[in-house]
Amino acid sequence: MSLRKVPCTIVTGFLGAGKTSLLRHVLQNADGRRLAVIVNEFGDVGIDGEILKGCGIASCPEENVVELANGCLCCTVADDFVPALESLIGRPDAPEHILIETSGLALPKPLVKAFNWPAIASRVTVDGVVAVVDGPAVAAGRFADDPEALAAQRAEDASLDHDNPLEEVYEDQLLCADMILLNKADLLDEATLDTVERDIRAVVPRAVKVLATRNGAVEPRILLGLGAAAEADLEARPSHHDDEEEHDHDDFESFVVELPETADPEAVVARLRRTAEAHDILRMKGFLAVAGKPMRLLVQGVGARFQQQFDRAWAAGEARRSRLVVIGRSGLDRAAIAAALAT
Ligand SMILES: Nc1nc2c(ncn2[C@@H]2O[C@H](COP(=O)(O)OP(=O)(O)OP(=O)(O)O)[C@@H](O)[C@H]2O)c(=O)[nH]1
Repeated sequence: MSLRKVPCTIVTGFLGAGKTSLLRHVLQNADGRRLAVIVNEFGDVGIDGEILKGCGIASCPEENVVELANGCLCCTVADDFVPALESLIGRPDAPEHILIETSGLALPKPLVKAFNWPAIASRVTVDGVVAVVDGPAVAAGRFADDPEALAAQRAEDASLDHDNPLEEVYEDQLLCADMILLNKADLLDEATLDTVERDIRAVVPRAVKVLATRNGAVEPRILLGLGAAAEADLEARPSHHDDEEEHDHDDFESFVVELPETADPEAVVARLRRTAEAHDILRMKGFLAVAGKPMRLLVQGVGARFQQQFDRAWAAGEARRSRLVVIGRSGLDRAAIAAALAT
């Protein structure tokens, strides 16, 4: 048995930043390297695993995509994550490199810590933590504190870090990173790119490489092989949650909306966009069944920006169901959202 530890890359980044796009790119450009993927999502329905399985990439057969849906990896380390990793490295054709896509709301540090668990410590290492940043969302101030609300809160409780839970997650992800991808560069001009990069560097005290990317397209030879051994270097990665045993996700919620088959997907997507804007929904994703089409339509919404494409044919025996995961700050008006999407 080889004594070499299997390198693992943890891909973190807020909801919709481009993590799955990055994984897809790496899998498609693996140059024969045997890769495996562990995907975790916040919602109850796994969409990202579906997308990756739909790629049909030879170097990453379907059984090498392990989905850990329904929960948050950083909170289910013992029950889900460590066993999943053990099972992957215990296979006769164990992967040469493992990519771990955390949910957009997960804090990466508990996951890095898990690599020190005795069951796996001698067999795996964190080759690098890569944070994918949604450039336009940063530029739009998505992760910034509201100065007035913050001042009001500080007046009551001096210990509070931020009034915006999005900012805490975003900063924790950056603070843990060995490499940062400033993604969606195609949607920003040069000056805004520079501003966003400055914002990022203001959060991160260490010298970390920041690369501007489109669709997460970064060369696997740049991304893989960072050799960070992050699990041995936890002090360099501060977190807003360092004093907590466990953190909760009460700040965010998700639910699933079922829609009927449609003959007019454009109209459905327009409705999704309007609803996302009206209810400040952070993320919507899922598949639509379109009348007369053998393919399912993958629909992705990040804030009010939507994209759709046919991804694969509905399989024989698979129900043609239109289902979308909706994720937002806690307190979403589920009834109103469901009603707005149904009409
Ligand atoms: N214009 C543009 N769109 C992008 C880029 N990268 C990703 N997207 C789109 O953004 C949406 C979200 O991308 P994903 O790769 O699914 O993001 P994610 O981080 O995996 O999302 P979650 O797993 O839900 O947190 C999709 O519609 C992508 O096509 C980019 O560089 N430019």
